Amino acid sequence: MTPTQGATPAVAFAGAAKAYGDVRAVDGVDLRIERGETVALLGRNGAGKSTTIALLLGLCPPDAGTVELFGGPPERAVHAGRVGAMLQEARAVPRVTVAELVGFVGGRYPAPMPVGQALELAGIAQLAGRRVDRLSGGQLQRVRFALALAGRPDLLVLDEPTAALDVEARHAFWRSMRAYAGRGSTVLFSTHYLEEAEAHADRILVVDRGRIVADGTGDELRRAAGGSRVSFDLAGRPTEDLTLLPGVRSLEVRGDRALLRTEDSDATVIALARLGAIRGLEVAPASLDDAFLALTTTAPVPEKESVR
Ligand SMILES: Nc1ncnc2c1ncn2[C@@H]1O[C@H](COP(=O)(O)OP(=O)(O)OP(=O)(O)O)[C@@H](O)[C@H]1O
Repeated sequence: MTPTQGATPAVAFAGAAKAYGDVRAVDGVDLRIERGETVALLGRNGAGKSTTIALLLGLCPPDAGTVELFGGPPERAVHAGRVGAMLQEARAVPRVTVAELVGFVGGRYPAPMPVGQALELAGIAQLAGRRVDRLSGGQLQRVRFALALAGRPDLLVLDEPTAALDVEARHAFWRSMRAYAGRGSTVLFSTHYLEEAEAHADRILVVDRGRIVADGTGDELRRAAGGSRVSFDLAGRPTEDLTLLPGVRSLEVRGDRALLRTEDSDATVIALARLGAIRGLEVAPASLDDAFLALTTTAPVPEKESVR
């Protein structure tokens, strides 16, 4: 769906900030998401994605700056039933069935989706009569998706939606998400996975230490991070001088192969040719991983694993 530029944006942050003690979870974020856009928030554990989403949903007020949904306070949009959210923390309700729960939640919205349709879209039609408290983690995750869809929201917010899903369920999930986005809704999802962000969003916001450090398509991020990869066979050659070649930003040695990340592949290749170091030479654009690493801080975030 083509985003509607010019109209009041679906999401607008201006200098929004939120700290927990000394931790600046969201550190002065300016952000505008147009209606109809599908946007990924991509970052490592602890980068600030969930806090950004909490501000966006009005679950906590910003310490500074403003957050608006559809031109007003988030609470207004949420109360008007314009927002559906799938959050990481959500407990199963005892005894009710999947269809009952989805019907109940949908019934609180002004124009809900028929229950069968929400279940169909979330890929759980076969679970309609099952008790919610007896589902597996992956099934429950899909019930949460159905709940987020139930009110037919203008803005769908998904915090790490595929975290508990196996490969097949992930594919089915993304197909459903795209089908919903294709109807004109705005979708914001957070993820650790570069491939998911690139494959399923029109636009990727890279979050690092509470800030948005890059904003664009996968290709734009690669270009913003700059550069290419030049690799060749060392054939026993020493490597000390390679980082001094023009354009070279970093060197990695894998077995007998050198991998140079360079800002100017032409200059690097010419210099390598002068050194006679062109055996098995390959030049490739920087990967999205390279871009992510170049755009974000490399200091490990405590406790959890880093981005893939
Ligand atoms: N309620 C809280 N109290 C204290 N610190 C918090 C709280 N919530 C978040 N933080 C801290 O704020 C920072 C940002 O956390 P946030 O959960 O927003 O990151 P995230 O990108 O969503 O991470 P993850 O991918 O692990 O969910 C982290 O350093 C986190 O420890």
